[in-house]
Amino acid sequence: MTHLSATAPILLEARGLAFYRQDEPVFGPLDFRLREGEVALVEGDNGSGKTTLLRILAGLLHLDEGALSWRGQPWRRIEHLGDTLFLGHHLGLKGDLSARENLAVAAGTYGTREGRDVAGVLSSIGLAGYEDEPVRRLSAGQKKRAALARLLLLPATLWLLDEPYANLDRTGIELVNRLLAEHSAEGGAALVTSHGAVSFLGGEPTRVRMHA
Ligand SMILES: Nc1ncnc2c1ncn2[C@@H]1O[C@H](COP(=O)(O)OP(=O)(O)OP(=O)(O)O)[C@@H](O)[C@H]1O
Repeated sequence: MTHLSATAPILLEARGLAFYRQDEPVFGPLDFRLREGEVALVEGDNGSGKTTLLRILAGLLHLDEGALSWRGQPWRRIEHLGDTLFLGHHLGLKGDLSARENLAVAAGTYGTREGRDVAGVLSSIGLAGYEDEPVRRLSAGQKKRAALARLLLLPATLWLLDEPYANLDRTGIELVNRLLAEHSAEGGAALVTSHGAVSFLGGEPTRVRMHA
């Protein structure tokens, strides 16, 4: 990442992370560091545990083994609810609510970035004219954009993006890349999975490999 410095402060550090299902290892032990401004690609075969890792970091699954620290302090999920933003295969949108209403609920829970508001974010994400449509009536790509709008609106530092390019057209892909670049420039960080070609950094991304 162009804005990343090797001396940028470490945001998240994982040591010896491991996860099991019915006593069978899913992944681990896994070690990585993520610095302010760093965007990392999480790599691994189908079923290697990429989504599981992001869900653990989002606080949706319990970590079986290992330690996580946030800015050098032990990570306690409850203290970091607003620091991370997870965008998964399920977009976390209520279908009967509009994009505007969905975003307003999220903003009510987590607050907003300075200078950002729901209307402005929806416009810049390409949903002008669709703000008040129930989300279930939006196309797959429009739904994805409605979910991505949370990245613009909410103040989270660490983005956990599971297949953020899926269902997006070329301009949507460029949009994700722009969001990542802006987030990085502001000192934010991201862990990203992608089955497609990734071109988000214009250079070699940091890689977190599920298997050594
Ligand atoms: N809800 C679940 N219940 C039981 N096993 C699960 C569940 N979700 C995932 N798994 C298993 O956990 C393992 C890791 O799954 P995960 O979705 O994290 O992999 P992934 O690397 O993201 O895969 P993909 O590249 O296919 O998206 C797989 O073996 C999968 O079958």
